[in-house]
Amino acid sequence: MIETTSFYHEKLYKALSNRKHIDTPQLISVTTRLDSVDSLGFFQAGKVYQGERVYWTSADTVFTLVGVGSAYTFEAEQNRFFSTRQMWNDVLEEAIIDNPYEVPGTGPVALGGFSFDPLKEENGTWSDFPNSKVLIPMYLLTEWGEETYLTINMMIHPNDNEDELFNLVTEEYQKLLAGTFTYEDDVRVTNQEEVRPFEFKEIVSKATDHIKSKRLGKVVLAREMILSFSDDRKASSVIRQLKEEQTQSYIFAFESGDSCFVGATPERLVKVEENELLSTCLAGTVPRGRTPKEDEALGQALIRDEKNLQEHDFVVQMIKKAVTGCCENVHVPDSPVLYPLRNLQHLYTPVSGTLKEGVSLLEIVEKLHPTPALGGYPREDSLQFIRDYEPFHRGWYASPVGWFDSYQNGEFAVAIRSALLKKDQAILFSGCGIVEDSDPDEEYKETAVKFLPMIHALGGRE
Ligand SMILES: C=C(O[C@@H]1C=C(C(=O)O)C=C[C@H]1O)C(=O)O
Ligand SMILES: [Mg+2]
Repeated sequence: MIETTSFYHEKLYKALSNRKHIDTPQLISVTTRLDSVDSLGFFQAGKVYQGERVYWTSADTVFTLVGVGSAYTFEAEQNRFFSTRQMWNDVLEEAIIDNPYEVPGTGPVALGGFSFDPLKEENGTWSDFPNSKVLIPMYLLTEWGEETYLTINMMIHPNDNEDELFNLVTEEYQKLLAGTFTYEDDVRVTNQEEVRPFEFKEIVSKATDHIKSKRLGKVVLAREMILSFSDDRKASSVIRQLKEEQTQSYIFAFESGDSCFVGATPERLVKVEENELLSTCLAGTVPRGRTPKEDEALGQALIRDEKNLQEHDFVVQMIKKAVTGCCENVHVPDSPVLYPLRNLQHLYTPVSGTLKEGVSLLEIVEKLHPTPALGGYPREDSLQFIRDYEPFHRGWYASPVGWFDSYQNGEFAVAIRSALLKKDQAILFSGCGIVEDSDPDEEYKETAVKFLPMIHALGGRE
């Protein structure tokens, strides 16, 4: 049932007045069900909270989360997955939660991500994005199937005044709900530049040398492209483009400081809903054809291609092993199927299982990251190769980004097909799996195709 505004306000006020008078901050989280809302309008109307906005929409179900403002932000350097979980549990322990719905992604929800490799030296590009950062939004909009929910999360400090907080949030959330999306920017691309393309091919050759001499099985290498604009590029317009064009993908945007990390990734890392786990093996790539006949021929060739099947199998073996360690009833099909996207098609193997008692989503994320679809095999050797030879910092590219709630539901995707927006610049990232038979020119071309979704959404030249 949809609640009236006055009933919601009553609940909010009651939760605020029920706080414990303890000397540490306390989370108050109150959820209501609403009529449908323009989710991008909500994001846009939260402009005063720029730098603390989050957008997430899942690939295969109608599920959108929009976060505006931060009630609480968790950052951790050491033991980042474990520390995040611990801080989250500490906050929940003292929380006052009023959420009669208990729908996934409502109530207290944390959204954020982790960097690819905390051991790689930072060069300034990613200074707005720590090695781990998740936040509980102050205002959280949840679209789940046909239903829409609003959760207000507040961290109340011992000396805060309840009436002031109540007045602030009741005024702000109504503005957010009334937001309607409009294109904010009329921005042209003034320059488009591939970063060190020849060096990329040289590193691919070095990787195949290492593989031939059995020092590595597979390693994923990436490169960058830089787009410059006539003015600042607004995240909301980019999200809108991606939503229209990349319907088979997770669309995500995480603002932090002056930057926004945005993308449309097809690759789930792990999803948990009511103890059922899903993971995805996605590796092996060809472009889409220009005609249905060419498309079919490319797909059929992919599904039989030894080199691509090998790239894929490294991922399947590793994920299967990791999931078997924390699940029962693990199911992994024997061979991959095609996963077609707008610009590319991949080899795809879904993995499912029932989570063993007491295993948390962040533990699984830690176990899985990075899979051989983003790092390589063996894990440590491939990471060291990337650290030593890849001439840029991946930051959050190729890393887990996602959300989790207080009911043990959540989902993380791998942040590929992505770009870091920094005012009037965007840095795009694209990588590919290198195995023994990789050819540097072919891998270069594969990364060129993987840039296309972001180039198109940003208005660049294809
Ligand atoms: C690393 C990326 O993609 C990964 C590499 C793939 C491949 O080499 O075939 C396919 C899907 C992804 O696992 C990327 O898009 O940047
Ligand atoms: Mg490949």
